Parts: sequence; structure tokens; C-alpha cells
Amino acid sequence: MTSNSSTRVRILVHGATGRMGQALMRLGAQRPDATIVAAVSRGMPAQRVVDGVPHFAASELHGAPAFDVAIDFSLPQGVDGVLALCLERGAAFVSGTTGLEDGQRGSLQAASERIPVLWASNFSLGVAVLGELVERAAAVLPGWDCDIVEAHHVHKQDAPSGTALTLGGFAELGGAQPRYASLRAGDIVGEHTVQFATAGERIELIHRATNREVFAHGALHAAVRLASRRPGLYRVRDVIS
Ligand SMILES: NC(=O)C1=CN([C@@H]2O[C@H](COP(=O)(O)OP(=O)(O)OC[C@H]3O[C@@H](n4cnc5c(N)ncnc54)[C@H](OP(=O)(O)O)[C@@H]3O)[C@@H](O)[C@H]2O)C=CC1
Ligand SMILES: O=C(O)C1=N[C@H](C(=O)O)C[C@H](O)C1
Repeated sequence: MTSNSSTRVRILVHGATGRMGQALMRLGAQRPDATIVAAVSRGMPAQRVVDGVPHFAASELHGAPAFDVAIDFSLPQGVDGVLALCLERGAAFVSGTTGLEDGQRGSLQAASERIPVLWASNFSLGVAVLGELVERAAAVLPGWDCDIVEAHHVHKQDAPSGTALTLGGFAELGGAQPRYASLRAGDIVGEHTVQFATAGERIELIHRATNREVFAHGALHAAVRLASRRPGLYRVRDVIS
């Protein structure tokens, strides 16, 4: 690891031209503890250098300068390439890309033996707390129906959302067997409702993200923390504080 507390952490943003990538570029430029040294997208943007940051197409990833940690918010087909680059360079890897194949989850696990790796379906603090509430509710409401309903913008490609599946995992830990429903409409940033229902009553636990900055802040914070960690597989709660 090449960074320490007296230097700025060097970040490569993968998926930089996307909705999340643009939020990361904007917020990353404002951090006193980090510098975005490279931006990568599938194709090339109109300008090769934007606000002082060099941009690279995915096909020229290996030309990227030295970095300490990559933050990836792309699509499943883009993840393998940037993970391989992190392994080559000994850099940490933070990813929020959802819809990964089981084999890709296995690759993250294998990579974590050599570099610090953090993948999370949702980088907001609220969803981290919601997971714990869902597990507790499922545990104390045996036999109640558990339904997870998620709503997102029309451009989202995967369903159910990664967050819905993660919340479903918490419900299962509490003993429930969740069902899933997905809605794609307008520009909804991300909403998740976990409903527990039985005859005559129901409980709804709801998280609404109203902008992407909550995710971008969480990912940047995680990246700065992860850059100085030992190899391993980390969760958001491991780098909160
Ligand atoms: N974990 C979390 O907290 C959150 C996760 N997400 C997830 O992040 C991901 C991105 O979401 P969003 O920003 O809305 O998506 P966008 O479609 O807006 O952006 C995708 C970005 O990835 C790039 N990209 C696509 N394919 C490749 C590839 N093969 N190689 C390299 N780069 C590629 C695109 O480049 P180009 O423009 O050139 O096509 C673009 O820059 C999704 O999986 C989404 O579910 C989203 C929000 C929060
Ligand atoms: O694609 C999105 O936009 C989001 N994806 C994540 C998911 O699949 O859970 C997180 C957030 O809800 C926004």
C-alpha cells in the first residue's frame, strides 16, 4: 500500500461518466484527503482531460497512472477488468456495482486474499441500519409475510435491486422468507420498503434515497479508509467511523 495518513489517497473512478460516477467525480474533487487521479468509462468522453483528471476508455485501462484504490460503479461486464487491474497494481477495490454473477462474487472473495476489497449493494448509512432492523423484525414476527418492494429510475438494468437482495438476506437471517417486487419509473433514485404483514396488521420499514450523494459520500469514505487496510473482504460497517 502506497498511501499513509499524511498523503492524499489516489483514487481511480471506474464508471466515471455514469450517474454515480459523476457524483463521485464532483464530491471526490472536494475532499482534502483524496485525489482522483484517473477516470474510466466504457467509451471515451468528448474531452480526454476533464477538470484536470485524465480519462481512459475501458480498453486502455492499463495506461492508467498509479493509484491506491479504485471505486467502481459500472455494470457487471465492466467489473472483471478493473478488479484485475487492482490485483496487478496491489491497489484496494471498492465496488457498488449490482447484478454481479455468482462467479464474480467468488472473484471478489479470491481477490481479497491479496488486496483489500469492499463490495456493497448500498453505501448509505440508512440502509446499513435498515438491515439490522429487518433482521430484528423478522426474528420477532415468525409466520408473518415478508415482502420487499423496491423502486428505481427507468434506466436501472438489474431487478430486484442489489439492496433488496441484501435486505432479503437480513430477513432470512431473522427466519423470514421474503418475496420481491420491483418498480421502474421516472427518475426515482432508490426506494426500498420491507413489509411484514399478518391478519389485521402490518409493519412497513422504508428507506428513501433522494440523491446519489449519499452513496458517493459513503463510497469515497470507504475508499479512503480501505486504502491503508490489510488485504481482506470488508463491509461498510467495518469502515464507518
Ligand atoms: N452500491 C450503491 O450504493 C449503488 C450502486 N449503484 C449501482 O452502480 C452501478 C452504476 O449505476 P449508474 O451510475 O446509475 O449507471 P450508469 O449507466 O449511469 O453508468 C455506468 C457507467 O459505467 C460505465 N461502463 C459500463 N460498462 C462498462 C464496461 N464494460 N467497462 C467500463 N465501464 C463501463 C459507463 O460508461 P459509458 O458511459 O461509456 O457507457 C458509465 O460510466 C449499477 O450497478 C447500480 O446498480 C448505483 C447507485 C448506488
Ligand atoms: O441503480 C441504482 O440507481 C441503485 N442501485 C443500488 C441497488 O441496486 O440496490 C443502490 C441504490 O438503490 C441505487
